Amino acid sequence: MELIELTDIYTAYEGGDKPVIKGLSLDVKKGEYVLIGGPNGAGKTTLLESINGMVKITHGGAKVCGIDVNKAGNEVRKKVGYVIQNFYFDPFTPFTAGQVVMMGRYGRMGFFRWPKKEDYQAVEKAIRLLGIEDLVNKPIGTLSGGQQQKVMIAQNVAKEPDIMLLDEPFSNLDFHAREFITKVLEDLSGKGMPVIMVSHAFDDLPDRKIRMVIMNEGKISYDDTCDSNEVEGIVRKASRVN
Ligand SMILES: Nc1ncnc2c1ncn2[C@@H]1O[C@H](COP(=O)(O)OP(=O)(O)OP(=O)(O)O)[C@@H](O)[C@H]1O
Repeated sequence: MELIELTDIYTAYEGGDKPVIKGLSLDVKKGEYVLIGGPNGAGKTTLLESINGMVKITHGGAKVCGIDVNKAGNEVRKKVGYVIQNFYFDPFTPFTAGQVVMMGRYGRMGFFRWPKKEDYQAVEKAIRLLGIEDLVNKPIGTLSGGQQQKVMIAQNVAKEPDIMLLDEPFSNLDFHAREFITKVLEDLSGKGMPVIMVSHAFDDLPDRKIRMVIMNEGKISYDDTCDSNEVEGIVRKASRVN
């Protein structure tokens, strides 16, 4: 079953005069591991935000988990995990890391409700999976960039989404953390959750066939499955900058 169906979409940011995504089609099925590459400014983040209903699709059709993204973006966002690229927590942010992970459950439980047993269980499981047990009681803003990154991934794992989107998830992580998170993502996609990751790093890929999508100027210029050790060569060849 296709969990993502984008058909000839164009998207534009509020106030932007030109479309950023220009005639892009992409179908993603259960369990796929998709790596999105391409030069700076090609529209990779915008593609993730189009899938998530965060930018307006001005033309074409977009269904995610069977839901029309333009009509019910909120419903789509409840089903999609999204680890964003640039986040910053002020040292005085009044939440612990554990509370930030629990925020992943808000879409299910509603903002002003108390967490139920299943919410605590999902949070505990995500914390264990990411190995951040010793961080949960610390204020989020006092953690290192890499530790915060793990907390944000845990938040999205706790959400128990149908699809996981990640934008440069390795940017703050050391070698061991990258290897570890790669295994976590591989495991999630092995259980059926499509993982769609924007990355400029090619040394931390699962040891399996992955789907490589390359974007150039708002379009897909390459889309095929390959072995992880072929990725770098493909990106070099296909990421031409006009
Ligand atoms: N919030 C925004 N409002 C207006 N234009 C935006 C916004 N975000 C991105 N853009 C524009 O959309 C284009 C694509 O940006 P995007 O961030 O999707 O590229 P990218 O491929 O993810 O780049 P990078 O590899 O540098 O992260 C750029 O020209 C950028 O200026």
